[in-house]
Amino acid sequence: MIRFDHVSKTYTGQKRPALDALDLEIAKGEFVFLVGASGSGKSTFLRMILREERPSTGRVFVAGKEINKLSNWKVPKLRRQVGTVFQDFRLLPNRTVNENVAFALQVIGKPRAEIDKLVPETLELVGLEGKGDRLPGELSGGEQQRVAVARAFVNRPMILIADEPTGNLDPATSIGIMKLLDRINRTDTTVVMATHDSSIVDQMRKRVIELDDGRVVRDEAQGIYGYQN
Ligand SMILES: Nc1ncnc2c1ncn2[C@@H]1O[C@H](COP(=O)(O)OP(=O)(O)OP(=O)(O)O)[C@@H](O)[C@H]1O
Repeated sequence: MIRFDHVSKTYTGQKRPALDALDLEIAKGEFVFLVGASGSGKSTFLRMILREERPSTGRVFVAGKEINKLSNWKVPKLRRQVGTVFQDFRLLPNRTVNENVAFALQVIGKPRAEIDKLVPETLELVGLEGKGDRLPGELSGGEQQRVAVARAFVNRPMILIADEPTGNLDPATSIGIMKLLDRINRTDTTVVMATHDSSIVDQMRKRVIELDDGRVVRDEAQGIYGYQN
């Protein structure tokens, strides 16, 4: 589903590469934790899957396509297939929960009838039934993150990328979000999550890829966090 073929990335003005000859393959339906020190390249890796960054050298494949060869007009279609969740939720503060989730479908031109069916269905999946009319500010942090997950998943993407999704949440709330991501993963959605949350990684026992200075230094099935902050 995702393949990095000797990918290096050096940002303009930087001496050291953010990714250094990275070779990595993630199969359809896998759940992968990306761990490593701050600055080890995790976010750069995730941004490359969305073609928000391009490799300096090497090739990135997503769903069988070499995405750096995609013409610009095809990039939105790629991004529709990759849902994203971030530490800071990134909801529209003046829109209700329903509107935040519906918006993801409106921008891709889904018909109203389909939106009216998918939004409540997805809110129920994330445990927010009955809260569709609230504004994000009227929800707890954990609930806001559930809205963000609903928005990322409402379109049933092939891949879900999560960059520190539990970074702003307490441990109990974090576990709820992880159960949700696990449930989404079981629908055969590939999940790639960058995190510093050692207890979550240790509890879930999924594949763990550790980056250090843009290189893979560990790749374990059912791994643990291992990296010492
Ligand atoms: N837009 C940018 N311009 C220049 N350098 C950048 C840019 N983005 C990241 N970098 C550099 O690339 C390296 C990798 O950064 P990246 O954000 O991918 O790391 P990370 O593992 O996600 O870190 P964190 O855990 O703090 O989020 C760092 O040295 C960083 O300073």
